Amino acid sequence: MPPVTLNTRKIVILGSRSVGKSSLVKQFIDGHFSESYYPTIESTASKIISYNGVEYPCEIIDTAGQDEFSQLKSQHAMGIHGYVLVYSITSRASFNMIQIIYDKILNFSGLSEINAIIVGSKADLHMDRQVDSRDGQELANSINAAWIEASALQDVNVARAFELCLAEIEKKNAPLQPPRREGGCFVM
Ligand SMILES: Nc1nc2c(ncn2[C@@H]2O[C@H](COP(=O)(O)OP(=O)(O)OP(=O)(O)O)[C@@H](O)[C@H]2O)c(=O)[nH]1
Repeated sequence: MPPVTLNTRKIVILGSRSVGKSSLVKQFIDGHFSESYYPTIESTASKIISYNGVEYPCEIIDTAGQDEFSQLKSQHAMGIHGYVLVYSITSRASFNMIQIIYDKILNFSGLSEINAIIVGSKADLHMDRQVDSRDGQELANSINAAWIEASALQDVNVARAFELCLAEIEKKNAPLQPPRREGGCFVM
């Protein structure tokens, strides 16, 4: 049987400046971490991610840091399958930006909900923590998103964050149970 070709899943990573978005992508794609900070303009990487035993080609779009005044680009709001929304556990301001970014995506796309995971990054810096895990979890529940804390430095939960994002996409994409058949007709 010929292999099934799956459409590429587009994942965008958004968050405030310097929260560690590029570091998460770099660790996930190259298995590498750098202490240096180079502000991102935009870059795209590709990687196969598995969900339920199926391998999905994914395009991961790393973006420039957002603030409350930056405008969301249309290509980050339209035709996107899933979002990785990143704050740093050491920055309350970056956590507050998640709701702002989420609202911007809904406003721009016209959707009422998106497939997303909220990631509390720099989890190794627990001495400088400004955001409780409970707050992260509650925010995620309120927008029906997944949530995880991760460290690009220690490579903790980095792959898991992207896998959970794909899981959010595929869970919501999953076809409903096939319609029940009754007397030669399908009940829809
Ligand atoms: N301790 C620690 N530092 C991290 C971690 N992730 C990133 N950093 C550091 O945080 C700084 C910013 O990381 P970036 O990955 O460039 O952040 P960014 O969100 O892509 O930044 P912008 O491109 O400005 O949006 C760098 O100095 C990284 O080394 C982490 O998990 N732990």
